[in-house]
Amino acid sequence: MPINEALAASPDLVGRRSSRPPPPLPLTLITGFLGAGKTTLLNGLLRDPRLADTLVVINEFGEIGLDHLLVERSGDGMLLMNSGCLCCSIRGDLITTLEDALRRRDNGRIAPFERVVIETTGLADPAPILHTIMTHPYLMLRFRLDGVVTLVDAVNGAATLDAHEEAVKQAAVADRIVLTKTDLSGACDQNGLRRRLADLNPGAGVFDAAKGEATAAVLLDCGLYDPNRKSLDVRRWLNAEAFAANAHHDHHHNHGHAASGNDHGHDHAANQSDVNRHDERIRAFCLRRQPPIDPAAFNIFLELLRAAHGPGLLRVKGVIALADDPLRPVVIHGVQHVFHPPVRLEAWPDEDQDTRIVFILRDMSPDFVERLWNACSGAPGIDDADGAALAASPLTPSRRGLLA
Ligand SMILES: Nc1nc2c(ncn2[C@@H]2O[C@H](COP(=O)(O)OP(=O)(O)OP(=O)(O)O)[C@@H](O)[C@H]2O)c(=O)[nH]1
Repeated sequence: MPINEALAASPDLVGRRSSRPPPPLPLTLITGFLGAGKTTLLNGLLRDPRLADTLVVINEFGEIGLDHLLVERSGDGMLLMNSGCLCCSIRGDLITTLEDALRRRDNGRIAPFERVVIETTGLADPAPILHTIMTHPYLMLRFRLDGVVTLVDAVNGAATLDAHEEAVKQAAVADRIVLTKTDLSGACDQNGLRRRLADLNPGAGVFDAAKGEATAAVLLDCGLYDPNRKSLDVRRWLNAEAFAANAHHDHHHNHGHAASGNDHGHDHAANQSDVNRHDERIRAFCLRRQPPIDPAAFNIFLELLRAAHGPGLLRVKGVIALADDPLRPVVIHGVQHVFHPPVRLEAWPDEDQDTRIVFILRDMSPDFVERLWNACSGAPGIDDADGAALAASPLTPSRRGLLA
């Protein structure tokens, strides 16, 4: 479906479709490696009145779940899923669990929860869980992704990131990162860990749990929709400035190597022991462009990325100036090959009217994405060979376009 039709058909994130009165409920995913402190954080959050009407869904791996015994909430407000790992075998169970909870809420059989928090298993890949919420025809109407909160343990965090790609992915897709166990004597070089997390995911704020920074106020309501202002807060959600700052930081580091003749990584590599192979697969950057892009060209750009490189698009968020209506930008949000229906804003959120798309990429270079954009948009300086390759590519979509 071409983007304009997709826009007409899509619900907006505020739930302002005339025929659908209930606004979508915010849904937060709490993830983090085994033992990172998810249950501890959740217990702390549940004491906050903001979470009074929250349904907690806990996913446990294994036959006998224990975490629900540790979460200080009982009865209606908590559901335990322990038939497997959410991201692998029981996505159907997640759908059933959430649908069932909605039915009981709508029928008045349980307290009318206004928010859902899902705690994943430590081994979960968050992407398939996000896909379930973003693509299920009913769930995507009833829930909006408020944010992914990833916990990283300051004692084992660096070693866990070295050893487990899931942990790197959890940090890379986060909207917020909570550093836990900084109070313990074995806590590692926190500056090194923070730098590493900022390289993986510059847009995610990092909060120290032991210092009491990981509060409901900062971890909740970090999605596109700002319930306090009852509007879409694109700037806060996109946080493109953090990517620009990180690119600057990167530049300085790379510059340092060139001068020293060291081609190995960062100046601070010595502190980090080895620059890690998992981290090196991940690149975060912001594409910024001024001229509005033709909607068909934008379709082709996204469709090529999505179809051919979907697994590498760990997270994509953007605000786009389309040539057909440049004063009303379009917001996109994708996790790997799955994109949320685009949302047309009534106006630009502020004076900055450039297209900005932030990417967390795995095994893909920012340069490739930029060249693809240039080729699709007909930007000056386009390499003809790219244009020809695109035209000849069997992956180039037909008029039907993306977002079908
Ligand atoms: N000192 C200290 N201990 C913490 C902190 N956060 C969590 N812990 C402890 O770490 C241990 C594991 O915490 P949990 O909250 O069970 O971790 P989890 O991520 O839910 O664990 P799994 O569900 O097994 O993956 C517990 O003994 C907690 O008390 C922290 O910030 N400081």
